[in-house]
Amino acid sequence: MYRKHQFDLLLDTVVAEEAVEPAALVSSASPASPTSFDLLTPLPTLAAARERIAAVRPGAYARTRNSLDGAVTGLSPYLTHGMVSLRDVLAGVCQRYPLEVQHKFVYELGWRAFYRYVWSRRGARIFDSLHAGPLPEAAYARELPDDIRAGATGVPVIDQAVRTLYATGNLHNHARMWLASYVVHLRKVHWRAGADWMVGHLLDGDLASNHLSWQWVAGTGSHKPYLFNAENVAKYAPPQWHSPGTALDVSYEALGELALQPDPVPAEPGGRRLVRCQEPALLAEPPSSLDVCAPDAQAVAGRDVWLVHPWSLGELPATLGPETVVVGLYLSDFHLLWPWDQRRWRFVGSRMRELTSLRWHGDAASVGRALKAARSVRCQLDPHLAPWLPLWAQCQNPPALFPPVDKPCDLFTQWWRRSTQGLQTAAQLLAAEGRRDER
Ligand SMILES: Cc1cc2nc3c(=O)[nH]c(=O)nc-3n(C[C@H](O)[C@H](O)[C@H](O)COP(=O)(O)OP(=O)(O)OC[C@H]3O[C@@H](n4cnc5c(N)ncnc54)[C@H](O)[C@@H]3O)c2cc1C
Repeated sequence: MYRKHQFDLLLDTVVAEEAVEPAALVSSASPASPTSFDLLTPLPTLAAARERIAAVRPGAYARTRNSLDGAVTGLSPYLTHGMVSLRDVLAGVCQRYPLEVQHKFVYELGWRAFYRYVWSRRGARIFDSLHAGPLPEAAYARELPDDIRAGATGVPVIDQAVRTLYATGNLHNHARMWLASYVVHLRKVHWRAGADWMVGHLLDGDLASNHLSWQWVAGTGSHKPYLFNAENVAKYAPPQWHSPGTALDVSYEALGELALQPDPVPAEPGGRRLVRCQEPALLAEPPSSLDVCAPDAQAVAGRDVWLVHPWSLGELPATLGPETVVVGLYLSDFHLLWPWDQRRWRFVGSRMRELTSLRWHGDAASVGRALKAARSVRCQLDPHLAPWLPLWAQCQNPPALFPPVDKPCDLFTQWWRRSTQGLQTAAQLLAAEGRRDER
């Protein structure tokens, strides 16, 4: 059951029917200590990431992770930006807890690796439905309705989720599932419209985990659509989220029928009276405070270069020579397609500054021209920049946790069986030979 915790401070403020800037909500809700495990304002430092690893309690995680106040780790922004790897996380946890490989915590880490596996196999096809869902594609609208965007549907669980997303850049997994399910199955909006909207607002926005999770909820990447009702919300969320008397206050049988009928549920009459919240702007360019310049051949001419990008913000390799120039890169070709909100630019920018002496923002052509002047260029690979990085740099794969699975697995359960075959403990997984990159 739900226990009162820091989210309540935020949510008590959110339900007040006043136009409030989301950012103000965060600061008023955040505890003073910068080292507390505040899911609302993760600090962009390796120390903060390590503190979170040290705070993981796998037993409590397994028991409570579905609850909005459950013992989840808050590690996803650090994992997404390569500040720590799945291997670092599990190794850190295993120092204190000898886990079975089938432990819920290891299993959940597996979901991230699985989605990366699907991305590596399917490439850009993950942005289209992997297979048919409950209704033909044409039954779903391509635009997210205005009342959902404004957190003013009149369905408390949805409005709280949207407002929390805007105010914090974070959303508990269960809340992401509720929001996605409502958008797709009740309002009949195509999963792709929802996924594209949500990913820009998340601090941990990851194209594989996000878009494939939306497909999982939609039923285009899983056996069946994910549905939930008001009773489920009452079990796992604080009172402000409870949604009695709304379209969700029905049986699972009725929800199953709703998912199969093409008409969207009508907007809640109460929604029209709600004050709409402001969606944070998404920016395709780094804010000027991040101190970037255009790619510059002179700065790297004849030098060895290590490129740092937003998905490789971990420690620099110990093997870099003292003469190596460390260049930060924001690639406009990517960000024009996938803009971020201010909070994410600040999070990434702060760590990028710590690692680099020089930061470029430019398009692929200008980056390529400038890097031609370098003696050598190396970097860590990440699928978000996979179309570009190998054109300029010798790319290294980040450390993987799960062993490679070469056979096609459409379902997580198949992939999980194959990647943990013959293993009993998480320590054996960490020691497994023949690893390859799972990203
Ligand atoms: C609609 C939707 C969109 C999502 N978008 C993203 C996204 O953009 N980026 C992202 O990292 N995750 C995404 N997820 C997965 C999941 O919600 C987040 O990874 C999780 O909420 C992050 O919080 P945490 O670090 O406290 O997770 P914990 O529960 O503490 O889990 C630890 C780590 O395991 C991994 N993990 C756990 N559950 C999942 C899961 N269901 N799928 C994938 N990995 C998982 C994550 O790397 C997470 O950081 C999405 C899920 C849904 C339903």
